[in-house]
Amino acid sequence: MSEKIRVAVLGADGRMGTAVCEAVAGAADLELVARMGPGDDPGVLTPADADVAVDFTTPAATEANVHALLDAGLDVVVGTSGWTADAVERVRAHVEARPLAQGVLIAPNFALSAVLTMRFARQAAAYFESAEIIELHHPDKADAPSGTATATAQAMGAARAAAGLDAMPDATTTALDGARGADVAGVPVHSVRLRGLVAHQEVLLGNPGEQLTIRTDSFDRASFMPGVLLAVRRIGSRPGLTVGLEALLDL
Ligand SMILES: NC(=O)C1=CN([C@@H]2O[C@H](COP(=O)(O)OP(=O)(O)OC[C@H]3O[C@@H](n4cnc5c(N)ncnc54)[C@H](OP(=O)(O)O)[C@@H]3O)[C@@H](O)[C@H]2O)C=CC1
Ligand SMILES: O=C(O)C1=N[C@H](C(=O)O)C[C@H](O)C1
Repeated sequence: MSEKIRVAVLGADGRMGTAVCEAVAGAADLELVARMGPGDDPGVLTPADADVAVDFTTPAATEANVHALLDAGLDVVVGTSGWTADAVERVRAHVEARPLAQGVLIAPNFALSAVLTMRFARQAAAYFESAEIIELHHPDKADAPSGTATATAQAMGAARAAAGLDAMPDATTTALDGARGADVAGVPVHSVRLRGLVAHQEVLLGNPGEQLTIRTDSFDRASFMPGVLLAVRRIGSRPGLTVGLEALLDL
């Protein structure tokens, strides 16, 4: 058998980090070499210790982690949410300036059903007058809207703009703050936080007399693991920045 890919996990004691550590430890071709928490400096890692680092930390920490890991010489797989367009571009500039052929993947969602939801929502967006997103998550989630909903709305907004669609019909003149959701690229996004949920999203698209609903449900964090492991295995042969798991899937 060829050499194992050595994996460091940042946020290792978190909900996702714990699942990723278990998945990596259980994969015959991967080796879990580091479990890092908030007090640990990712800059101490070197290519002698690890090949790939996986970041499931917090929106406040993730960008600095990625820059430190790039300087350390590792490939990086990021699942943490909260990325702004500017932060993504700073990572792109950094990875492209590195002397080593390193790769970074930033994916808003590693579940196949969510990746397909994003793809179908983008495809459908140009054909409907109205579109709104409802994302539903466990109440321990730090950020709203979710990274997945934000990415979905941005892709739908871009598709609507490219198709020359007008603004969506909405006669609302008075509303309580938040009642119409957050405006992301012109698409209203509503965030629900409910005990018992994991990660769910509905995309509603409406035309006169018809509706299309696209829905993804992650009932368990196991749903994210095949995508994370695929990314860990592939990132070493994808220099530069990749955004979204879709780029790695043969859809
Ligand atoms: N892309 C995808 O498919 C998915 C993405 N996510 C995203 O992943 C992120 C993590 O989610 P989740 O696991 O539920 O969150 P958790 O809060 O359970 O886990 C985050 C972990 O990161 C730790 N942490 C905080 N700062 C640092 C740091 N600087 N270095 C290392 N570790 C740190 C936290 O420690 P402490 O608690 O002690 O502060 C905690 O253990 C979120 O942004 C979430 O949206 C989640 C699911 C799927
Ligand atoms: O915090 C979570 O749980 C999740 N976060 C990601 C997001 O913000 O989109 C992915 C998934 O929805 C689960």
